[in-house]
Amino acid sequence: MTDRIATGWVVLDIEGTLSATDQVLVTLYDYARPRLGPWIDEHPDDPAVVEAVAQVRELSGVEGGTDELVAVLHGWMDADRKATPLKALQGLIWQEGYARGDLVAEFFPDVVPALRRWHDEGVKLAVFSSGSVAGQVAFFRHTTDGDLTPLFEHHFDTSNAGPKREASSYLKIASVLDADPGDITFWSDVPAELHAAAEAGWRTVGVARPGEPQEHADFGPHRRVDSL
Ligand SMILES: CSCCC(=O)C(=O)COP(=O)(O)O
Ligand SMILES: [Mg+2]
Repeated sequence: MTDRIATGWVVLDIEGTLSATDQVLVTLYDYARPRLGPWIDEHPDDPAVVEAVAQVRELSGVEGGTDELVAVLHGWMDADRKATPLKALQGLIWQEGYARGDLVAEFFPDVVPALRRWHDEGVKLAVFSSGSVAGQVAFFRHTTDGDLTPLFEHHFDTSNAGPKREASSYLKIASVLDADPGDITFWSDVPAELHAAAEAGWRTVGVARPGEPQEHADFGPHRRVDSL
């Protein structure tokens, strides 16, 4: 551990930055896929489900029942379209999966030591992911390294912050954190997200992990690393 006392915020992406892309697109998506229809049918009065279903209908134009909604949601998953209502429904399903012990979150080997080091140094940590806040919190609570939620001060998603590729989302997060944008560093594997963060005045780091989809991405002006 270093004796340097750092300041400022580190905001982290999840998929491709902290955890393998396959953990989301294979493990978590395979878990959610057959459970979407039953979840919608079994929680007709849950305001979060009602809102998500209404948003799916609005975005897709689908007017039919659960089967048609599920077809839309599966199509979005196949295309890896990170639509907010899909992420809301997935997050509820994953939340239950983590609580039941069906799912356990795993990280790249450098991640947990880096999170603990930053936290010990006084750096404040937050997450900005397409995954819903409910899904994020469940994810960090049930990991191979135990409950990591005490390390994080804030969680942001496309519902409470906005799209990850728009500067306005990063300005909104800075405002919620009550931080100068120049005191926030965003770590992500997606160049377009880094461009948006930089446009908002944030510092940026591109994470190009060996074997991950963004391994050979062009990060342009952003600092590039292959681990945290
Ligand atoms: C339980 S966290 C799931 C994360 C997720 O659903 C996702 O789509 C990850 O996207 P990111 O913005 O972190 O790349
Ligand atoms: Mg990512």
